[in-house]
Amino acid sequence: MAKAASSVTAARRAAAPDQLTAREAKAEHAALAAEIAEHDVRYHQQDAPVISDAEYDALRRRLEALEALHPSLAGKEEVSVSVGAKPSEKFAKVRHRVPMLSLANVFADEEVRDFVERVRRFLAWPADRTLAFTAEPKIDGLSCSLRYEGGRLAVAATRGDGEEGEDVTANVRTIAEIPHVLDGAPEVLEVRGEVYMTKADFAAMNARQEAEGKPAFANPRNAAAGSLRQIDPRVTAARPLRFFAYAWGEWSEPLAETQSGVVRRFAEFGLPTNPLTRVCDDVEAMLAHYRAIEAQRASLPYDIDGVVYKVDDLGLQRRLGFVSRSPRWATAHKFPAEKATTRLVGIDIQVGRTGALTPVARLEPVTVGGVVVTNATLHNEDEIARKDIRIGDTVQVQRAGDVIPQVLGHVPEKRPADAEPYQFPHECPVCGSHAVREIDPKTGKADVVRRCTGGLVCPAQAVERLRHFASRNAFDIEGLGDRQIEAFYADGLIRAPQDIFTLAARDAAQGSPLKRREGYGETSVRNLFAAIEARRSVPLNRFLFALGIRHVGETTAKVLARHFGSLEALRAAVAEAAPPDYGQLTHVEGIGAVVAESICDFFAEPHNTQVVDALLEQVTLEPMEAVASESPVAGKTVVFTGSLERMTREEAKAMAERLGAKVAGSVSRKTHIVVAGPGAGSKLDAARALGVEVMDEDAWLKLVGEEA
Ligand SMILES: NC(=O)c1ccc[n+]([C@@H]2O[C@H](COP(=O)([O-])OP(=O)(O)OC[C@H]3O[C@@H](n4cnc5c(N)ncnc54)[C@H](O)[C@@H]3O)[C@@H](O)[C@H]2O)c1
Ligand SMILES: [Zn+2]
Repeated sequence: MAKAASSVTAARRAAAPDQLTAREAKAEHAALAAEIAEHDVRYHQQDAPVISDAEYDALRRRLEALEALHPSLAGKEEVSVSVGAKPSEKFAKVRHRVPMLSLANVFADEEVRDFVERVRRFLAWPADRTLAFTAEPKIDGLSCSLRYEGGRLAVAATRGDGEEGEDVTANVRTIAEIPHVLDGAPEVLEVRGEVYMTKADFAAMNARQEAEGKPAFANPRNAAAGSLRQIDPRVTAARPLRFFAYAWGEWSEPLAETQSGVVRRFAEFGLPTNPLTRVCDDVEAMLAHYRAIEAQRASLPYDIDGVVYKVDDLGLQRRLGFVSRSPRWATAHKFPAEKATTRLVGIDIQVGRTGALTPVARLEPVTVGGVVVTNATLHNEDEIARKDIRIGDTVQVQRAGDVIPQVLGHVPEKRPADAEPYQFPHECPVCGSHAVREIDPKTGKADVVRRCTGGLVCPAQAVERLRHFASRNAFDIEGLGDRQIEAFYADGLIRAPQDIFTLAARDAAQGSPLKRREGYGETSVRNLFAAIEARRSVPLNRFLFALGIRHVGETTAKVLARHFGSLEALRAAVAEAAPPDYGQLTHVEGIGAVVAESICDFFAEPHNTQVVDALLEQVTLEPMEAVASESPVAGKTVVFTGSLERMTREEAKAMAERLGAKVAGSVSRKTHIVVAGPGAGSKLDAARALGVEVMDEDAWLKLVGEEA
């Protein structure tokens, strides 16, 4: 098992920024800047981030905190002032005449109040005067600038590093939602907004990618970015991209005097604009709208990662201006992250009441969507293998609504050198019994679930199994219901089925404490003991059913009891059974490879055979229960001879047995019926000589009521 790798990064960031010496701060600042630059390239250029946005934002905040404490560091590294990443060499470059900026971001309501306060202070805005802000969803796509000249789409560019972007004009022309002509637009108009993909289109596209054996995209944002940034516009054309207009660059004349007014003009031009945009008169209205949008987030057809607030008045926006990479008049109020990365410190195997082994990830605590997560599901054995998740890995965790957090995958770059592939246990961690995966004989595929075979002794399954054991169609012990079993199990009085039969003796040996138990009395205890005594003798079929062998229900238990007649005979058949045909076991009518395999698994587990043997010391097995008396052949001995045409010999035998008849190989005085087909020879003669009733196959089927 892989050892826990110490997290250098976490240790380094453990110290508060103000605890660092100037030298330490400088070193960390440089290291942070390099790390951020790397993530910028992965995210913006390669559309393949390796950490969550929340983690990225944390790195940025740390960098900003260091710069605030040590002003000499500000502007030292490119990342503190630049936006995004340099345009890729694959594309022609477009220089933005008005830079495309980023947005400052905040998470807490308090920070939103601070932002509004800062803006008001900057403008020396009177306390009693309304200052309007727009509030709108922050679309999780990539920003794009559309330059219209003379009302025609001339150039489209990505943001790039904010100064220079990539020329994606041909690609943008394939986006149906983007008009090629704007009627009545000024001579020059740069419309800016977000290119995105809906969740549904993303899912459908990923399904197609997978069907074609191509890599899937991690999320709609990456899919949109990857689709827009294609060398071949025909590829872009095949991708379902959309657009929301919310900002602008250069324009030859202003469209309006307010943010909201410009967006209205965009809509009039036929540009898609977001319907959730509101003008808010104070911070309470902004926060209320934030919450309203957050509440709709899951049901919106596209991904959003927050709400953007902007000063509505364009004259005030101009006065406020910019700080390095973002406008002073706007901020993004981000939703708590729903995905995060953390370290997988271990994998716990939980055993369910039916014996299913479920892997659970134990995580270094991480906040996901505002909730601290320490456990997440890993689904099953195959999923762990498919994602190659190893203990010690840094993993991506996702929490969606109320569902259990799940591990999405690992970060290859962060794998400790000594991490080894995870070996899913083949033994039950609770009881040590074998845990197996059933093979579906039709498909040859293993069941996704591995199950503990120690049903009778496995504490994880015990209560469920004991209930089954005592239930009506099994041992049928009156007075030993679900509640009693749970209580006796909890007190250690009944842990395994055989304990039921020693309960009275143990109670007596200890001076009969049971009748003084809460809810019990002399009479109920006496009745319980009597009910248990009455079951010291039990029909084989009930016994087999009570064992709770997987796939062995009441009917199968009867079939087995009838066919084998005794537990010894069944165990002998099991001892000789081997895949793929499981010998004699599958010769029994109604028993296929799946049932045969689980019977074999059951008896192969020593824990189970111990229980069976212990039980046999307590109870006596009776033959199969009497069959339905209405069967006309019940108790009769039948001989089949000649060739049968409507069924195989095996089938005929099983059918007769199922109806309570005994099938013999030769005719004697004890024979009641001889069923003779064509070619019947000496047996038919013998039957005639002895005066035994003889009938053909059709008559037999009619007699047993199987006639079609
Ligand atoms: N995971 C990573 O490795 C990684 C790396 C780099 C950046 N990022 C993420 O990318 C983002 C930072 O990049 P950023 O500088 O583009 O900042 P940003 O995405 O936080 O904010 C600016 C962007 O928001 C977009 N936007 C969407 N809706 C908008 C609206 N209604 N009004 C205005 N703008 C809107 C615009 O494209 C704009 O460029 C963060 O979310 C960060 O976590 C992640
Ligand atoms: Zn077990």
